Amino acid sequence: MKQVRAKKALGQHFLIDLSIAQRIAETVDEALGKMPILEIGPGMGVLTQFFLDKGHDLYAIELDKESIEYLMQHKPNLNGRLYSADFLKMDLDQIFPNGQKFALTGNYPYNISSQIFFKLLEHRDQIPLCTGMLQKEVAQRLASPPGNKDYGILSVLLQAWYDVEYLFTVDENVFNPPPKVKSGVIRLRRNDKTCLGCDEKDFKKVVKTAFNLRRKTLRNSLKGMISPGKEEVLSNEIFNKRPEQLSVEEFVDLTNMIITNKGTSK
Ligand SMILES: C[S@@+](CC[C@H](N)C(=O)[O-])C[C@H]1O[C@@H](n2cnc3c(N)ncnc32)[C@H](O)[C@@H]1O
Repeated sequence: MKQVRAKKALGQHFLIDLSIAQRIAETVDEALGKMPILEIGPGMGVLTQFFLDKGHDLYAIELDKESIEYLMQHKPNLNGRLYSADFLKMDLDQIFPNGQKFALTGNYPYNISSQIFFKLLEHRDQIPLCTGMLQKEVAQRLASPPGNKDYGILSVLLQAWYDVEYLFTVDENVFNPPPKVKSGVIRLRRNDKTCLGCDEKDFKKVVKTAFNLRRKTLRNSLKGMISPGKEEVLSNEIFNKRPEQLSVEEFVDLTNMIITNKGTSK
């Protein structure tokens, strides 16, 4: 069968450098134990082959029908474990029922990478390890510490539950067709947090509101969210800051301060 024709709308840039594919495949090895792996977007299976060669318990979800046909023909070991579906819409319980844990990986379709990471957050107690490649700037943003211009909504939300590492950069010329941007490989390990220390919905609302007005001080961006009767908290120094200056713990404190006025992250 001929090669799959790359479709821009599906973010298809196929890896052609086997040494890079091997390095990405190795990012999931550590501490995996017997945990199965779910690969998003196997395409023509260049990463997939490394996982299969290592004897990993591998599952894959691919949206492109042409890639599915290719994989069925060329990667028969995936039979029964290859899902022709949209990762964003797929009910992951169908593959991993009863909260079974798995690792997530892939050379992700860059056009939906933020949505993939929001879905990861929804399933965080089932996914202790997530690795993969995405647009370099996005990868840097997810791993960015506070105080950096890249630090944003997804950095805070992911770092609340995961330790995020930027591993290495990948050049455009190792793909066919080459993307217009460089790529970055990251690894996220679930931390041991079971409880955030504040209401999760309120936390997300505070983080999103603050970053949506990131040029303003927190006093200006968040004043509309202060619970009635709690307005005096606005004199706290933290409200002189801008959102990119706050650590996850400070966002937790801030949420407690303005919504419940507790001011501590227990
Ligand atoms: C950047 S390509 C990577 C392909 C292959 N893993 C490689 O490294 O050569 C992204 C892959 O994700 C697939 N894809 C795009 N959107 C998807 C979605 N919503 N769910 C599952 N797969 C998707 C594309 O069809 C494509 O095969």
